[in-house]
Amino acid sequence: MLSLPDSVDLLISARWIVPVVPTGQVLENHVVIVHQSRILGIVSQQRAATLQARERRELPHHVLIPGLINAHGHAAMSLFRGLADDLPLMSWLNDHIWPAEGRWVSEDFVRIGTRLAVSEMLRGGTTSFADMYFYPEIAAQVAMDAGIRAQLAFPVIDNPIPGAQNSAEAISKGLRLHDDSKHNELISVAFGPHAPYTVGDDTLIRVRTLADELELPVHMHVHETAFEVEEAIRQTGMRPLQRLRELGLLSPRLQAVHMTQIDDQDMQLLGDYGVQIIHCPESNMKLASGFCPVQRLLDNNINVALGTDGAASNNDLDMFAELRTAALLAKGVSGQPTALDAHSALRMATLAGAQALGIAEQTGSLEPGKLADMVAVDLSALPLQPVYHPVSQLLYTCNASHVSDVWVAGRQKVRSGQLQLADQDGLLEAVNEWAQQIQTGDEEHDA
Ligand SMILES: CSC[C@H]1O[C@@H](n2cnc3c(O)ncnc32)[C@H](O)[C@@H]1O
Ligand SMILES: [Zn+2]
Repeated sequence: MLSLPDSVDLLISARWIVPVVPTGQVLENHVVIVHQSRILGIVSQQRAATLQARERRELPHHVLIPGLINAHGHAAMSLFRGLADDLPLMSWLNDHIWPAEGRWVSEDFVRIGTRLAVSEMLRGGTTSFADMYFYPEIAAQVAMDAGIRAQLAFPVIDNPIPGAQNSAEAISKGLRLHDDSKHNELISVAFGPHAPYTVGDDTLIRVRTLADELELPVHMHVHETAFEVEEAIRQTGMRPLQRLRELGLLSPRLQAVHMTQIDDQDMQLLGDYGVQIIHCPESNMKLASGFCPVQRLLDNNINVALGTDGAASNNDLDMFAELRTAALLAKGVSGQPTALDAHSALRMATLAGAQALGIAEQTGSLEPGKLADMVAVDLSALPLQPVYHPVSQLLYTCNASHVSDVWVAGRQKVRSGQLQLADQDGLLEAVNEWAQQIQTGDEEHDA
């Protein structure tokens, strides 16, 4: 029996509710009860009729799901969207993205790029995101101002980077951000060693020691391409995952992004150490990096979350598009139409994402006691008819534009398709100013 206050903050009545746990459950004509940022319960519309509430939201053609979790990206890279396409990873990075970052990335670049990304993510139903980029303290401020949940992985590379002369300075600034964010409900911090090929053993050992001491996650690109693995074997005699094991980095707090190359020994290691995998199918396809064997990982009880990667290699931050790509790719690559079924895919973008980021006690499913991070998708449009199974529509038909309402911790961020953020005025102009500078600089560079 639910014990409720005399009046609650918010009642959301929806045609369908997919709480995600247990997998496969779809509730019809139910109401989510929200009070003081948390979910108190889900009851039938009949039972909710007598409840008192400060606000009621009726969603008669909508499906309500947990907020989506974009488990890997580089938010500020939105300002590089479309700058360099149709390239393989190493040429994309070495010849285009890293020179552009060296030239353009500043605090203002990160502020404007992250605001652009956060607007796109919230509008598309993402309520939590994991970021790895320069000036993470600026991204943290943007996320707080917007009221979106974020894990900021501070970059650690064995080279000078924007905002830090060396890895020691990057780590000390990152740990200051961790201290400053300790009591922040929206912000968490992780170590972000960029990749096995940009961080040496000494720095990785330092990262491991501090991450273990502080029990912080480590977010890292790992086994993104066959070339990465082959080069590592040539240089060290080991696959990168094996090297990370030798350095003590494998653990349930390691968030290994990409993992398109997994042999039997890698699979064993990932399972034994409970490593979190973050799958970024669109970026992997666009850079022709390879395919992460999602269904095989799930069959081995390895947790897999979903991420878009940055908008410079995707080129959008639409988690519905990412979900659809992930499901279709898993089937296409395995030759099994049952691979990554619709409910399992949705779980990957919600509860599995929360587990990967270590926030599953707070979010990732619509369960009593969790924060009210929720998304309503309007299924009334003609191209979405008829609706036999709403989760089928979510996976195989919808995109970000069908999102109607979004709440983070019970605070409304999108209402009837409209972003509810303050200070959006001027964002488009600021983005266009940056784009003009970058384009003019590029033309000067080419001349
Ligand atoms: C250390 S900040 C993040 C760093 O990573 C670069 N980056 C963006 N996408 C990828 C990717 O798919 N693989 C490897 N590195 C990537 C980004 O440009 C920043 O330099
Ligand atoms: Zn990335």
